[in-house]
Amino acid sequence: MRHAHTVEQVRAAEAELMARLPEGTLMQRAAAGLAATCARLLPRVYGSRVVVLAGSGDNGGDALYAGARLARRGAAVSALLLAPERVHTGGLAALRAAGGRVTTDQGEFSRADLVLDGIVGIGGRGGLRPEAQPYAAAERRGVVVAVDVPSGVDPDSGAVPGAALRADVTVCFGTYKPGLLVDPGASYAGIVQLVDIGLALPGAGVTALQHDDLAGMLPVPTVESDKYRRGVVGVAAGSARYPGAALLAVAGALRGGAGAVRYVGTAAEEVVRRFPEVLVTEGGPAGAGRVQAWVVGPGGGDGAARALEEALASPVPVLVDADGLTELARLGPAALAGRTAPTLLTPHTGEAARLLAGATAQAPPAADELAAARLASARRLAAEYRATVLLKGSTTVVAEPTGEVRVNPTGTSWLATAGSGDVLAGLAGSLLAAGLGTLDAASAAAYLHGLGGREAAAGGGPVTALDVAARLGSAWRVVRG
Ligand SMILES: NC(=O)C1=CN([C@@H]2O[C@H](COP(=O)(O)OP(=O)(O)OC[C@H]3O[C@@H](n4cnc5c(N)ncnc54)[C@H](OP(=O)(O)O)[C@@H]3O)[C@@H](O)[C@H]2O)[C@@H](O)CC1
Ligand SMILES: Nc1ncnc2c1ncn2[C@@H]1O[C@H](COP(=O)(O)OP(=O)(O)O)[C@@H](O)[C@H]1O
Ligand SMILES: [K+]
Repeated sequence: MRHAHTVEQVRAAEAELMARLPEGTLMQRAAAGLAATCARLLPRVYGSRVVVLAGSGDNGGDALYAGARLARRGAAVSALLLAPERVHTGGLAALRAAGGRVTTDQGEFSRADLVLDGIVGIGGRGGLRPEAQPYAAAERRGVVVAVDVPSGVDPDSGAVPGAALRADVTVCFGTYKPGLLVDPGASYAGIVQLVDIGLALPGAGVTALQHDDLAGMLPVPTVESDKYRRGVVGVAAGSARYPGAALLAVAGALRGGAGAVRYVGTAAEEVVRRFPEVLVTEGGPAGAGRVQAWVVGPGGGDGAARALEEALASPVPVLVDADGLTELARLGPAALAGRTAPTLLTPHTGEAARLLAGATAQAPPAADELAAARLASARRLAAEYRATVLLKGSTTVVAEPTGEVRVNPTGTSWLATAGSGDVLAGLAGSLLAAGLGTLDAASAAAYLHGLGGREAAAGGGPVTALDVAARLGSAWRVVRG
């Protein structure tokens, strides 16, 4: 599990630790880790051209001290100072003492084998300032290593309010920052490496699962298992207009670990023809047999309102997607007030905007504003509806009403293909039926779906939603090692 902490949490832990250590210890720990990573990235340190972009704060100090360490190993290190009169004096003195120099030739940025971005770190606000902006657009031949955070990325939210410096590698200190895990910020961070500097941190509000976490979370049948004990997932999806959504949601549900899939709706005939292993009933959830979780809404069309009402009236977990969400937005959060079992909402940003409009008297933010502030949007929705919310898109995030968030580290933009959300809904619903809680089911489903998408798109080709579904079994095997 990767844990990410806010700037406020990092500052508090830093103050507590600094009070017990000689001055400068943390910066030296940070610089040592940073220089070690840079040395690994260079074919050889001796003779390499390294440029340090140094801003006015401690982020610049880290970069200058790391530059000094590389200079001592024979690199030709020069520093471009963004605010010469406020540069970190200790860092600059160390660089000079090691044989490094200050330059004003911005062309050195483009010619460097390695650039250290120490313009601004967790003290940064707003995008890059004018004096730093040319570097965001400049050509580069070497690798760019961001110090703690790519400059211009908001560390807490991942928002990129103006220009930002795109890194190949980010070396962060003490903990991950949410902005390194959430797009658009994550797309500027490249590969993220953590350097332990000894901070004692509180519980993280934002986490990201890794393979090992999934391996411990996914339901695996035992000798005592039978199909009912493994869980039955009910899928109320598809309509005369959108029969395909039923097939895609069922395709996902069949790969989610439940022992059986029960389909209800107008596409029963198509479903059973394609997937003979599925139990089918026409009608709605109320008339179907027992299930341990419902998926309601994909391609539901006019039937979505009734399916939603009947599913919400049941005492089992319910996942609401697509047309079910449109209907829920019309009803507002009151529709979930009487529920005794958890509810999981899986909107894309357009549906999230509709849900917010249904929850508050204020005008909702536009879908692109929601996407730019994904963490805050998902948390707000979860709080308004008192439900777990999986907000889809580039960096899918799962938020609980408590504010706890899981960020999904897998996925590919090739997943932006019609119907892939239906597969995700079926998969997550199946994990719910198998007994996972809403947070685990949603984040595990997003993880597997993202891996399946990547595998289907391997080599960089287009994928269909059914291709993604077909790769889910292999995604299970990958995470279970
Ligand atoms: N936490 C830890 O445990 C440890 C932290 N460490 C390191 O310290 C870093 C934090 O250092 P920090 O607090 O000095 O802030 P930092 O990021 O250098 O920026 C503040 C300066 O930038 C300026 N500025 C602001 N916005 C800007 C912008 N958009 N564009 C340009 N400039 C901008 C602002 O100036 P002003 O707004 O006054 O003009 C101010 O002078 C942290 O990221 C890590 O690298 C490690 O050494 C080890 C332990
Ligand atoms: N730019 C992107 N990068 C990564 N994943 C994306 C991107 N855009 C969409 N996705 C993923 O693709 C899927 C699309 O789901 P959705 O919008 O519900 O489509 P549909 O309704 O056609 O099934 C979601 O899993 C979403 O997270
Ligand atoms: K930086």
